[in-house]
Amino acid sequence: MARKTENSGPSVSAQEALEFHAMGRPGKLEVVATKPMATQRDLSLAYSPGVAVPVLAIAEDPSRAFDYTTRGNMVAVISNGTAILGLGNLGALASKPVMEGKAVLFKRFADVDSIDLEVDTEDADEFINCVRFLGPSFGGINLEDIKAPECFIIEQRLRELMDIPVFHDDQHGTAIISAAGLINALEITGRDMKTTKMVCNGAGAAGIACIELMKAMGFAPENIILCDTKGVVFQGRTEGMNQWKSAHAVKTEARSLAEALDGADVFLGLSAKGALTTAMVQSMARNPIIFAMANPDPEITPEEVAEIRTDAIMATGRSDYPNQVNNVLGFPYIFRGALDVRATTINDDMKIAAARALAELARKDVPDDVAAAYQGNRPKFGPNYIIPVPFDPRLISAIPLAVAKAAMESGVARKPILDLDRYAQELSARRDPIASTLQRIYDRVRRQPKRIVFAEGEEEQVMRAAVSYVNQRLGTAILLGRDDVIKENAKHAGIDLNKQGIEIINARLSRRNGIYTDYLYERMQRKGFLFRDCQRLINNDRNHFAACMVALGDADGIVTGVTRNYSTALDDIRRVIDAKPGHRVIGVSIVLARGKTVLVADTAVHDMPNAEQIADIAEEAAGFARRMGYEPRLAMLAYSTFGHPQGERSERVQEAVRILDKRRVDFEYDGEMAADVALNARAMAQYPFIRLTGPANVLIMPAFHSASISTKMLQELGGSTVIGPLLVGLNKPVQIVSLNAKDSDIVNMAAIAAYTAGA
Ligand SMILES: NC(=O)C1=CN([C@@H]2O[C@H](COP(=O)(O)OP(=O)(O)OC[C@H]3O[C@@H](n4cnc5c(N)ncnc54)[C@H](OP(=O)(O)O)[C@@H]3O)[C@@H](O)[C@H]2O)C=CC1
Ligand SMILES: CC(=O)C(=O)O
Ligand SMILES: [Mg+2]
Repeated sequence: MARKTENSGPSVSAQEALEFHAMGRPGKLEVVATKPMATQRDLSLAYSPGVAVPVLAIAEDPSRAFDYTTRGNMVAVISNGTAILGLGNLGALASKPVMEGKAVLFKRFADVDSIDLEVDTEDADEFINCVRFLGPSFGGINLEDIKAPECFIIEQRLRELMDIPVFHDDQHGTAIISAAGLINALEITGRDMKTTKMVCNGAGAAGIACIELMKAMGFAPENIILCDTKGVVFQGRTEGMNQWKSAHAVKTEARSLAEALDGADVFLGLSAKGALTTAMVQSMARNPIIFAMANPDPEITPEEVAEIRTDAIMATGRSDYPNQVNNVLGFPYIFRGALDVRATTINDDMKIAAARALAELARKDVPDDVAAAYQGNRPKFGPNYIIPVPFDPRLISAIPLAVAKAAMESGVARKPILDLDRYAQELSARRDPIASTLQRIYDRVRRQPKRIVFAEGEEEQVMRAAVSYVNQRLGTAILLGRDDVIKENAKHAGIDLNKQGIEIINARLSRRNGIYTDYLYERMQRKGFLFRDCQRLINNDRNHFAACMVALGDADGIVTGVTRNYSTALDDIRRVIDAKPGHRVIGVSIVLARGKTVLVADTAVHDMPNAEQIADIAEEAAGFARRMGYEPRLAMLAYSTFGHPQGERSERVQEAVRILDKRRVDFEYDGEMAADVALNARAMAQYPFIRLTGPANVLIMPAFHSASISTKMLQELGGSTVIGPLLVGLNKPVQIVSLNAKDSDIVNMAAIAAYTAGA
């Protein structure tokens, strides 16, 4: 039975949530130019006089706006804040964090550009008048968190007035996802849609839209009973009615939710916390289907249901139980498909296609790379897995494809897609692989939590990282430092360290101090170290102490580097921990740039590697890429490409390629080549003999300086995110962050250390 498990999603504190939103640039969005704006010529093209040319072209043929502006990939998330999540009417401004959140989810999950617009009026006509004129700016309008019944009027009217998709997420997103879950729950319990008896509690935006879609899919109208705060919506009822409720009023003797549920097959909860009682659940039919979707607290908890019945299929709107029915599974992908065919609307056919595609996905066997996206074990279609999770990487190719096809077949696609196989491939390429990679890392660590030593435990950002590590249920965080200093610093910074899972260890007072000193002395006595030197290092140097903890099994991994430069920290660690037998220690940086992810090596250890060492670095980096879930395609980089121009530095790389040839390694590699040839398919096409099957995803640098300079420039100038360098090849998991790293960087590195600590 579905229970909240230790695999449940991360819980966050109020303080963390505020800090997350405040850190760096406040909020969650920024605008990035897609064209260079550097020279006079750029300005002349982007702005006056050049800009006049596309203006005239669009004036002559409006469809050219899709060629020359952002319109075709831009969705507005628009709210007036009258029904923010389950928090109620808190106004337009207060809704902004949610709307920014939806906008970034569009980008994250489906590469749809999106901006939030908060419209400060509760008057439906004013709202409509504001939005109706925004059509030229956007490819679609996602209405969000607008209360019923105004939301029905607003959406209906805007759909009539605008020639782009207008979609109220809380209505249709919710309906599509719950329909998908329901299709599967019916299948598992052997029910037929036409005869299934359903009760929907909640007759607002979500409830009404859900039952409308269910009826469009084949549920018999007379088998669906709608309830609200006044009980059953029956024919003839006058109290608390409106035309949308009346449309679903049925002839029935039942007057209360309890009466309606007697013998019912399905409960759809889109109402409020606690609306469903165990007595009502008890009265339902065999194998009842219970979707308690109120947020943040469901109508009944899975634990409460489990107390009284073992035959129920249970879903909630939350991420911390199995079967999460949440509209994030829908809106990014539905708009992706609609935009890609320039649909004029999102119609019922498209919604049903999305629901069916989602339902089908949950029935398919989960391949290895997908299994990693799931918390807990590989999910198998059944009562606890009726719907995919938001991080399922298959969603991006399955759902938009189904939506685009349905749009074409129902005649609302202005730009049909001719080659659907190719479209499916393009969709997969839109997914942000590193976000999935980090998610996979976090998910696995949550299943196998680890003890990580945070060596610089007195630093504020390290303490924050430790708290976050524990809060995210990644394991135990050990802060090294003086107890009183840590507590004082934490108090000063307002950090609560009184949590299960946070330990403070003072090296000098530790009972293991003598054992670690002996261990270090054993290793260093023939390298010019006296016993007292080792004693001093263990007492005073947290890297040495932390490394001994890990070397002797008292912790699983280390994260350090906030207060000391990289090479010093690495030297400290290397006195205690060796390379894995047969491996070479290298640094790999993960660079995320505009939807592409590339690994770069060696960004930390070898200053000027010889050919043999470059070949070793390539092997080490390829192995790491595989462990991270990528099939490696290595480019051995130089300033030259296949012999031109000639030079000593390039010869070393050519030699490294020959060494890899001799070693008969089992991954794709080629070189020497320049970075543009490695990354740009068109530049690569000039070398038809090249052995890479596509642009490289692992770049092997000829030397440390080029590796370091290029990754840092990418980070500072190119707007790329660079994670690392990650230390690869050590016998124990150690990660060194950069000086003054932020708490979020430290947590990522701690998670990576925990991940590489293995099963
Ligand atoms: N899981 C998901 O993805 C989503 C979940 N939801 C959840 O659905 C719920 C409703 O949202 P939404 O439709 O936008 O809100 P609305 O304000 O539009 O509608 C709320 C409806 O719920 C009814 N209601 C409230 N409390 C009770 C109760 N105790 N018993 C019976 N009926 C009740 C109201 O009745 P009356 O008409 O009599 O006032 C109204 O019909 C919220 O909890 C929300 O979190 C919403 C969208 C997505
Ligand atoms: C999920 C969502 O959109 C809501 O709760 O309003
Ligand atoms: Mg919403």
